Amino acid sequence: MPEKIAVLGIGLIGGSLALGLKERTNVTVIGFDRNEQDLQFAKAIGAIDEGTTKLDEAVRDADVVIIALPVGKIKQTIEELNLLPLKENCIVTDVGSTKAEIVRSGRKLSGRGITFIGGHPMAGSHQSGIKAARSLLFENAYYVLTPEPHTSLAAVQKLSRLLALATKAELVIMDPVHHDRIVGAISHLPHIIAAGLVNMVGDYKEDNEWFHRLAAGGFRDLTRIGASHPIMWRDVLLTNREELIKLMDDWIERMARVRSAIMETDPECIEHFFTRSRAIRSKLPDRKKGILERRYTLYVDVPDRPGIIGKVATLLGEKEINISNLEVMENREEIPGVLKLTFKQEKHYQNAIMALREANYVVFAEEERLEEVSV
Ligand SMILES: NC(=O)c1ccc[n+]([C@@H]2O[C@H](COP(=O)([O-])OP(=O)(O)OC[C@H]3O[C@@H](n4cnc5c(N)ncnc54)[C@H](O)[C@@H]3O)[C@@H](O)[C@H]2O)c1
Ligand SMILES: O=C(O)C(=O)C[C@]1(C(=O)O)C=C[C@@H](O)C=C1
Repeated sequence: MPEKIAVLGIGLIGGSLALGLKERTNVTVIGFDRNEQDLQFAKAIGAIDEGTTKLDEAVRDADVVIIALPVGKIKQTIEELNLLPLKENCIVTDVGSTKAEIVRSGRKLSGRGITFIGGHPMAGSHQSGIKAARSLLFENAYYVLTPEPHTSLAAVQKLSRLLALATKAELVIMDPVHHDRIVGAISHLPHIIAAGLVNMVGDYKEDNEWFHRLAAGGFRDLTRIGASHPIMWRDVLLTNREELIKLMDDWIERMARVRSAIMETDPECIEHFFTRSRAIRSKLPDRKKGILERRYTLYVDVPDRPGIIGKVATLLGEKEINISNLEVMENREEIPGVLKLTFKQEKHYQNAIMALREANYVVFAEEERLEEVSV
């Protein structure tokens, strides 16, 4: 087991890894960041043993170096590491959201006897910074490693073991180019679509603020990631250009087909579009506890009066119906309030619908769905 780990970039991902390392292994963690306050905060919460703003100090004698900086900084940091006296047999890895370009630049390190293994934990958030870090962020998520064919098996095993222990994630090995194609489709393109839609509606809202006021579950669910960090996503897009151009061409073509179906009033084509999507989406493999859980949601119209939340909660509590989450949807004058209730168990959800309808509440039930839950 390595003894000293340097984590470069103590933000959301670096901070979460550092917390996991400190919580579940016996290693010493040295944090490197340009932001001294974040380093102090990381030390105060026990994510790192020491923090420094000097790269050479951070990596001195480190057995493993984890680069958790924005993608645009990773290649530059590899160049800088190449000029520093790293410990013999040191393993350098990164957490960048794109892999092919980074793995190519990691070859420089491998040339001098250091092992570089690209990495990407497949969990995260639209939030950033150490304050959003959590030791269980990666629990049950996939953590991709992209070693090259010549990489020592012992080094891959050593790193996998360390990361599995620290993150409770499931380690998988993948070719970096494959990684970029797949992650381009399931992560990078969705971020472009979300941001594009937010910007479009943002423009419409300039003339009419109802475009924002009426935004309900559909818009909010689809665009949560539209609030992600601009620098991170700038770098991600610019380091996966080829795959993204192909994906966007395909996307534009598919949207053009939907447009034609609407234009030509083709109900069968439109229905097929949604039928297929529904079937595929409902078979998306279940993410395990801590990332995505099965949830049952219903919405209750409530008069906007004090104590109403307590009243609904008591009504359900008396019938031993467990609510997993209760949220007041945006509530404005002259619009009745809406409570969003979430249940983990179908039985409780069904009983809640009955109980609320019996008590004359207007209830809108939503189908069972997978919902992101915080861990
Ligand atoms: N956010 C996600 O959902 C997610 C998920 C998986 C992987 N990643 C990858 O993780 C990496 C980090 O992302 P994050 O979300 O943790 O970002 P973040 O902004 O939360 O953290 C980045 C940290 O790096 C520091 N930093 C930035 N430039 C620096 C520099 N020049 N010198 C020293 N420190 C510097 C910042 O101060 C910050 O603490 C990125 O490469 C990203 O692609 C992100
Ligand atoms: O949950 C989110 O907010 C994320 O954007 C996480 C997400 C993703 O797209 O799924 C984002 C970038 C990563 O590199 C890995 C995971």
